[in-house]
Amino acid sequence: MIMATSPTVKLIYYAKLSKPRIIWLLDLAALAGAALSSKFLLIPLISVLAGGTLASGGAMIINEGIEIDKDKVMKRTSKRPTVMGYVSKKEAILVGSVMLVLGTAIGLIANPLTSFFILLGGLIYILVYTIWLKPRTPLNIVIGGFAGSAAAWAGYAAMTDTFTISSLLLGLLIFMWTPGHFWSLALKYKEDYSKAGIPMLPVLLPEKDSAKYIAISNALMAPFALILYLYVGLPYLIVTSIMTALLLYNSMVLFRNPTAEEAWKSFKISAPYLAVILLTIIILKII
Ligand code: HEM
Ligand SMILES: CC(C)=CCC/C(C)=C/CC/C(C)=C/COP(=O)(O)OP(=O)(O)O
Repeated sequence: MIMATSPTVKLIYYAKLSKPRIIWLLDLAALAGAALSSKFLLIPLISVLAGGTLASGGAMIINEGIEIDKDKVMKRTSKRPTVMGYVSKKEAILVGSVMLVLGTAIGLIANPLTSFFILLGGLIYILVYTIWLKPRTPLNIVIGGFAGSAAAWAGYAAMTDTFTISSLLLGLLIFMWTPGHFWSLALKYKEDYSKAGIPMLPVLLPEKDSAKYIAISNALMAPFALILYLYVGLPYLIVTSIMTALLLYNSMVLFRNPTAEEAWKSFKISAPYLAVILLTIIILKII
């Protein structure tokens, strides 16, 4: 018989709650930020990756502690260990907070600016997005996108102890990418969000309009993706142009046919799109 309280099982629950499928892209953003600086310092790099992973995992766990009642109602989130009663609300918030503080402290090994950006990301996600904006406005995700930018800024700061135009631009790319990423998912799961009373854009607008805003936000993101070529070079411009053309084509297909299936396809290509761009920055800056 599996005992729900055994430490190994608990660890598995916490690993699930930390949303590892999202954290890898945040780590990649931090790595791309570090690479963009053209500097390489091993200990600060380990510090920002370890601190960032711990802090963002903690932030996700706090989010799931706060949102048990909403997660219960939504089919997509209804099997989370918090909803199943394996991890209580209090415990999730406590453990998540300890992880967020520890991650922030680990960032100090690099420098205080790195630590500040790690904490900033966590606080924007918890206080601004989860608690303040998510239940209130369809623009929740637009502002919440800054949480992801913080990962890139932390990576750059770990190498340089500064915040510069190039680092700002990488963060803005993640910021501009986030609405298209999330509205695609929300379009697929609009019934879930509607049941939970969360005013995501696709809950409030007809499918066609939601698809229009996904296309517009992706088009507005394109210049932010392309402009980074100034810091990474021509091969980056080629890769990013091809990737962006594919993404925008996909947005047009979704606009013409705004179904749940097309929305899911649009969501599924959004993470690989950003991953390829971030990896291109990392590879071209290393070689
Ligand atoms: C506030 C902004 C954001 C919102 C509301 C959001 C929302 C979501 C949601 C609800 C999922 C599905 C989660 C699940 O597995 O249950 C998801 C998946 C994901 N998100 Fe985000 N996200 C945001 C920003 C970001 C950022 C900044 C990144 C990384 C830079 C990111 C990377 C990912 C990845 C990699 C996945 C997994 C995709 C997959 O399953 O293939 N997200 N996001
Ligand atoms: C330290 C640091 C850089 C932290 C960054 C945290 C961060 C960028 C989080 C990304 C946002 C995210 C995963 C939202 C999930 O949406 P949701 O919570 O609405 O999803 P759900 O419906 O699945 O709970």
